[in-house]
Amino acid sequence: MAKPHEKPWQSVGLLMDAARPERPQLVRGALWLLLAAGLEALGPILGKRYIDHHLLPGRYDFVEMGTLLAMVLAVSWAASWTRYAQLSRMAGVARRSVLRLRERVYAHVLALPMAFFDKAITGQLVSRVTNDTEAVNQLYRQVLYVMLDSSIVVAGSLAAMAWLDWRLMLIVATLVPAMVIIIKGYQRLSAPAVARTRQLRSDINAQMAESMAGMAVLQAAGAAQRFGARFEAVNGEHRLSRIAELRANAWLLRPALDLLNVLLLVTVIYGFGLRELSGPMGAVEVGLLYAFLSYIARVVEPLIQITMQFGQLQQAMVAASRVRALLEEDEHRGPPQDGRAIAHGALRLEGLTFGYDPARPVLHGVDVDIPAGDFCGIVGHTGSGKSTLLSLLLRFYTAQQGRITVDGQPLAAVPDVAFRDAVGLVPQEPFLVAASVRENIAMGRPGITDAAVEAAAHAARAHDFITALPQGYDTRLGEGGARVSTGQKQLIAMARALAGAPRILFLDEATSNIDSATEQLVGEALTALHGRVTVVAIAHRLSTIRAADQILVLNHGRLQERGTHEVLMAFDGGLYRRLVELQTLEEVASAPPGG
Ligand SMILES: Nc1ncnc2c1ncn2[C@@H]1O[C@H](COP(=O)(O)OP(=O)(O)OP(=O)(O)O)[C@@H](O)[C@H]1O
Repeated sequence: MAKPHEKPWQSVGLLMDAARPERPQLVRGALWLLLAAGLEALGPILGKRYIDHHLLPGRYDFVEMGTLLAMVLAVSWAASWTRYAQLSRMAGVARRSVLRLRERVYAHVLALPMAFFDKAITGQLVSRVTNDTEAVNQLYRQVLYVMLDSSIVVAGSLAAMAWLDWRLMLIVATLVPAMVIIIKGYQRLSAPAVARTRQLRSDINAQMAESMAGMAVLQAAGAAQRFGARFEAVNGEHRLSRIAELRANAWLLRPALDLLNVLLLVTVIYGFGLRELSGPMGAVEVGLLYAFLSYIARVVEPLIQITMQFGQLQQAMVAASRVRALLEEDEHRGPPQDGRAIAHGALRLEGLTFGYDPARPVLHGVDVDIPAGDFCGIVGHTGSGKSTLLSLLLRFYTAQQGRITVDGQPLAAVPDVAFRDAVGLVPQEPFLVAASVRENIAMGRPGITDAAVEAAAHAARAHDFITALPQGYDTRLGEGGARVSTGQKQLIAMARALAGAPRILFLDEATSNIDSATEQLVGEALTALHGRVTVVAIAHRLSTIRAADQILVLNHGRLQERGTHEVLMAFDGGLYRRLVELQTLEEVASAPPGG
């Protein structure tokens, strides 16, 4: 992953990108905010006129005074209403921009090469797509609203003050650098507490995710209490750290800002006093003083608002830069895909050498020929490279040496869409989505009709158990849905793979965790595909591939033996024969007594 903490301000570009389609809205919003600030700046000037022209000289012209008061009210109401309307508009822009960003991040993650997911931590990825983009939402609201609005109000008030008396305005303007200095000092002092809270928060999330994922193991090992205590400890630490942070805020930041405010008021009043002494001043100064005091309040409060947001703003910036780092992950997969679709599914592996770390190959010079429509089994000890070989066939990785061809053309040249259309996979851990059986089989692929779904279920020998479910094909599965057994899940996964009418079907230890009866169903389904679909199946359970046209026996990443079950069994002292004998012994040992 790219370094997330590098120049967080660069992430502003990311926000601009996501908000680009709404630029007219943003410009309109900023203009309206400008108008609101202008209206707001009018208030004290009207007040000054009220004092200077009516109250002090004792000129009680009720019509004019009433009009002035009404104008003050109208102006302040119009300013508030305009700002409220703009807040809603900005919130809308923020929501839509975050939606756009989230979709972009998710689409990007889906397109990343498998090698990326080897290094990525799932919890962190989920957090990038959800929490971090949500933090970006905060950023929009703060940048777009609080920052923009407050800066406009401050600028408007300073401009009005300059119009009234530019020298006094300059005194007030010193507030801005003074505040920057205070904030910088505060940030330096509170940085350790802020960093600690952030770290503890991510620890809490990580612990929570870990316990949820491993709940069965955790409960079975009687570790629930220990985990609870550990969680409590981290939670308690987080609370203390957060209190320390808030304390620093309450004891350092706010008092310093308030002190600054008081100093400023004293200076301005003192400035008025000096002018009183040095020149002919009159009652008019009272109105001016009133206007200035009003403006100071209008400058101080937004500035405090801006400063109070800084901590959150920083966090949101870090989140945005993490999202940006993820978006910068390379989607590139290799050579141009200018090949043809897969018509037959004949596979050929030539001198295939591959290592996740190129310096340490896990497959060494594998040569295999799998004619179209053949059934090919792959066996070997654990860690011998079976799944790795399958990953290369699925194009999750690219081999460092050698090549894979399909129907005579390089596998890498087949366009993505054509590849997905032609290839089906039944993984070891079947994955069900929270949807109906029908949707789980069709998986949203266009052109898969209900009839095709049922035909696939028949072919996968899954139809009988599906129709026995409470709502048949409309029964909901996955989280919150009906519970089905591992074997049934596997049959649905098989139906899903077959519904795509694949030319090539890969099975990754699809029969390892299922009972013999279901294994037999899978076996029947595979036999029925013979001659029509090329099947490549990794099997721990050797009975699954007994009928294969050829069995590849891998040993430490090398192809040690190859042939049909009968040929390999005839090979005295051969690896396959030993594996079969070992498995038979295991089966005998684990069979119930007398069974
Ligand atoms: N994503 C990965 N990153 C780095 N090394 C890996 C990765 N996956 C597997 N390996 C390593 O590659 C070697 C072959 O593993 P592979 O999973 O292909 O074996 P296998 O024969 O499928 O084993 P099993 O029967 O246990 O599934 C092992 O040494 C393993 O540690």
